[in-house]
Amino acid sequence: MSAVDDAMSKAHTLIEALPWLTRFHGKTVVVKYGGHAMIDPALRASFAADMVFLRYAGLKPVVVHGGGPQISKMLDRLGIASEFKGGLRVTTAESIDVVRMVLVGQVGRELVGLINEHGPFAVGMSGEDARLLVAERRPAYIDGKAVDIGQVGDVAKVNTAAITDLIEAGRIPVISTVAPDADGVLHNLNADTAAAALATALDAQKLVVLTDVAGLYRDWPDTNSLIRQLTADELAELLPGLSAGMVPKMEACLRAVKGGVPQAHVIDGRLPHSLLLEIFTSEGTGTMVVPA
Ligand SMILES: Nc1ncnc2c1ncn2[C@@H]1O[C@H](COP(=O)(O)OP(=O)(O)O)[C@@H](O)[C@H]1O
Ligand SMILES: CC(=O)N[C@@H](CCC(=O)OP(=O)(O)O)C(=O)O
Repeated sequence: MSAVDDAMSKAHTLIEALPWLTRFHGKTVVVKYGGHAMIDPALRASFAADMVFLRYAGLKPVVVHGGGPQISKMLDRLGIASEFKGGLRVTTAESIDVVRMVLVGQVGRELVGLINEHGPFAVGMSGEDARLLVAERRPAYIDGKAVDIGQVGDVAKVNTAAITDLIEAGRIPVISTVAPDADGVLHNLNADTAAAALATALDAQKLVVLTDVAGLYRDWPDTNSLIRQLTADELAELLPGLSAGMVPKMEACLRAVKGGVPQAHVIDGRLPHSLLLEIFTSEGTGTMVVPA
């Protein structure tokens, strides 16, 4: 490619972003950063840079992070076995302390630090802070039957004021997904589920879920079966046939879209800056769920 062609191609990429910059200016985007997408330190740094890019581009990013593999690693070091049912971690009075320690004290802190290398933006919070989230115990469903999985919660209530104050002050909230129930008992929330509840409560324009696959595959693991776009009804039909990790993720997309979020995306967090491609290019990337 000649130097002129190269310059034209760069200019084209920049100007292609204009309609999307216009459309998303001032809008809230909830970004769920999955534990599997944050294994590599360089990727974590590029994720942090993307959040700051969004902020300077006039969007209002809110980060909800996972950390499933990191929790499992710590439990393993402590000699505690990890068990999942229906894609959710069975959580005991003993393991909830480890979940909180890893999500709030380790994964959340690191993301806050990486974002703040660019300026005074990120503020870490868990569901406990300023009563941001109230949890209610949820079972897992296996073959249609409810199974008790301990201190695992769904989001019963979001206190949006706890977070909109920060957003209006130009901060980037980084949320760790543990929260007390109405009796003050701490619960472990799946991060996809919590991100959907937050996106709905905050009237977000988009929910973007970053994970370690290119998107939702119709016939997993056939990589030729990537779904680019589907409606909430189409997704509801596919849901019962999906396996483990994808279930809470796609349930979350469905919940967000049904709750009024215009678009929910599952994209590949292993590709640096995939989030920017999703938001600022016409082709987008990954799988998009739309209301109809
Ligand atoms: N239909 C499907 N399409 C894509 N991925 C799937 C599908 N079914 C199962 N998976 C698995 O789900 C995983 C993502 O879920 P999970 O491991 O919980 O990610 P995260 O840590 O990002 O929340 C993928 O890596 C893939 O192995
Ligand atoms: C109830 C439940 O399963 N909670 C999750 C919370 C972290 C999470 O969701 O992390 P990922 O997004 O990386 O999967 C867990 O304990 O693993």
